[in-house]
Amino acid sequence: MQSLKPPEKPCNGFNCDILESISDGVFTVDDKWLITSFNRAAEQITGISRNQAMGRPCWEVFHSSLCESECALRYTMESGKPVVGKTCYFVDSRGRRITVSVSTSVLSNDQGEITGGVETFRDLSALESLRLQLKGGFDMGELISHSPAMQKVLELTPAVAETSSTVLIQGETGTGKELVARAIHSLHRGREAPFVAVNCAALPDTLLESELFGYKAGAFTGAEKSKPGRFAQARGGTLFLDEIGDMSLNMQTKLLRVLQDRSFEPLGAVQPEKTDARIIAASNKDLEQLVEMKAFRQDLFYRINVVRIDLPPLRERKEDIPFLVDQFIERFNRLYNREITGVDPQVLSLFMAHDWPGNIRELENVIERAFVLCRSGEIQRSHLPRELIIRERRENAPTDLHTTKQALEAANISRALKQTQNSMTRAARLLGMHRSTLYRKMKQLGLIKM
Ligand SMILES: Nc1ncnc2c1ncn2[C@@H]1O[C@H](COP(=O)(O)OP(=O)(O)OP(=O)(O)O)[C@@H](O)[C@H]1O
Repeated sequence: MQSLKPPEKPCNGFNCDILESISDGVFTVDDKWLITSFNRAAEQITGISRNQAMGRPCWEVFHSSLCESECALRYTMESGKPVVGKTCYFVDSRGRRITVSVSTSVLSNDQGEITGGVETFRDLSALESLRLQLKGGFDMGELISHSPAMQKVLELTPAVAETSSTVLIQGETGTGKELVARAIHSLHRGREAPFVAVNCAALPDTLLESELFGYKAGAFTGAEKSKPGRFAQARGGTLFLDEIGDMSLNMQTKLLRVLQDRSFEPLGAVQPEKTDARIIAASNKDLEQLVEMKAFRQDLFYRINVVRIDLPPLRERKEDIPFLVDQFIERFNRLYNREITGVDPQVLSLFMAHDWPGNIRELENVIERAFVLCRSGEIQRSHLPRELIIRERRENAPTDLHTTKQALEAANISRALKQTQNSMTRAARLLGMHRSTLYRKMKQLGLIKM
């Protein structure tokens, strides 16, 4: 069987230690565009492991804005001229858009023949986020919302990020708890340190304990080498404890001790180890109710409920649906290299009538599935899962006409603003209304804060 262990070095034949130590992403391709080396920074920036990247054509790995039209590396390999500091973006392993500055040059053999190319890329996201903060806004990554309830969350997040307080995020499944946790981490001064997520519901007690605290060699049969736990991995950064409401009372007691002492003991260790990781806990169950039912320790609840963020379910912020739909279509267009233009108005009204028990994740999945069936133009009803249409017929929600009309208006306005790079005057002209009418409508629809 083939070993899945990543290669120790990113390359052969030139100084790999240098390549590994620089903070810019670097990869090389051969004359057939196949990736022949991929350094550690490239792995970190793209979220793609060296193993996944090596031997694959670079455009498959990067999904870059330049790949199709004006690939910098192609230009360099064809002309022999380097490119320096060209800004573009690519899509990382989670489908997020990462802005980078790209430089390229050729690789040649002793005879001066071009044998491939090298591309270095610098992650500009932190810079972009700083620029946004200077402009008085804040970079919340993929997090978007126009509903008043979510606006409060979005406004609170940068303030929370400045502190190191423990945070509790509550909300139904798929409402974006992990996304908010990542946003807090990315705005925190410790953002260079890791964000480590653990799903407390996924593991039985003994495994969860060794996962969180790690173990020393010889701690139990089969523990040949020591393994650091998630607390150790998250040092200086953030430990995201997802589904904390599902943790057993026994594990809750152990976690409480760590939060009180800021130290933990790996299995088989003689000395406790210190931790300075910020804890963000999330739960889709109401922890206060669990406390009342004696299924969650009250003292632990007080420890983690220092700052509390409640994420509303999607059915309570349906005004966000058109924007989320636009965002997902944009993302999947980039990811799958397609040009889907939007959703049919009937589809949007169906979305507005649906209750979305799986929240934003469910909406995202529905759009991604539609991409399989819809090759171009707008997503139609026939591209939606049967269950959604059947449920709509069953519920036949007649009450939602008003909400649907509002959503359609909001979607049109958002599209016009996008087309005009947020110029209210030009968007109003495009929509055939006066600028002041557009402004009033945007206020009514909650697109502008009162
Ligand atoms: N406001 C938002 N804007 C855009 N995408 C979002 C938003 N909120 C959530 N998503 C997307 O929805 C999906 C689910 O989000 P996330 O995993 O953060 O939810 P969760 O509440 O942590 O879910 P679970 O409780 O099941 O772990 C993700 O793919 C995320 O990118």
